[in-house]
Amino acid sequence: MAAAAKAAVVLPRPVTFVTGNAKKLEEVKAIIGNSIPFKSLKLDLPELQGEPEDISKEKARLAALQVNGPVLVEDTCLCFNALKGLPGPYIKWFLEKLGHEGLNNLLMAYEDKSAYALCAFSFSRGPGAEPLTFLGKTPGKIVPARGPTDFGWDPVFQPDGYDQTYAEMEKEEKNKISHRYKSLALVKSHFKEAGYVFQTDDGTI
Ligand SMILES: O=c1nc[nH]c2c1ncn2[C@H]1C[C@H](O)[C@@H](COP(=O)(O)OP(=O)(O)OP(=O)(O)O)O1
Ligand SMILES: [Mg+2]
Repeated sequence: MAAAAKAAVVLPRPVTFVTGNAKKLEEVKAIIGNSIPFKSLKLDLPELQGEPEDISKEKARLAALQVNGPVLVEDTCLCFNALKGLPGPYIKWFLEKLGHEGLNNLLMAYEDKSAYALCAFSFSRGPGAEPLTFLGKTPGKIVPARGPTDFGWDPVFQPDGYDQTYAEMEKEEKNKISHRYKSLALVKSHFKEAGYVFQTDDGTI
């Protein structure tokens, strides 16, 4: 007997990806392609302190209130194993204050230069809905900066199995192995599984 078809979950608005970071948006567009139709909103949301998953969920709660509809957000961490996962979610401020060289210097006293990039996407169906979180992790090591400096800490992160830093890699190559790619793969399967249908702003599906 054929399994009963899963009912579609109709959401009254399109999904909006909320971020203040244009480079993230570029990658998300390239990775999602047309598998999930989405809009974007440039907004730098305030961020809670704490565990990556909780920071991401709280961002989704705030974003859903702002947008008054379904939202996707993500929080990205760069975690140094010698420092027990720090800077982690605070990488933005560490990078801003210390630069690429300073990030390397943080590990000067340690032999272990291993690190991992972690992306936590959260999806909320709308204001008041409990967000779902999807984690993607790519292991690597911290190296002296190499490659273009147009996206964050890309020049100092060399993923395991590669001779190039994220910054030196072709975009398509990074987008095949990145923390963001892995997290979005889980988002995509969740959307497929849940059978969400998003109404457009004019009410059509
Ligand atoms: O793939 C990446 N490769 C290199 N650097 C990256 C990447 N992804 C995020 N980054 C940087 C941006 C920010 O300095 C920090 C994450 O902080 P995070 O709060 O998630 O990003 P954000 O504040 O720039 O944008 P948003 O408005 O989405 O929170 O790491
Ligand atoms: Mg942020």
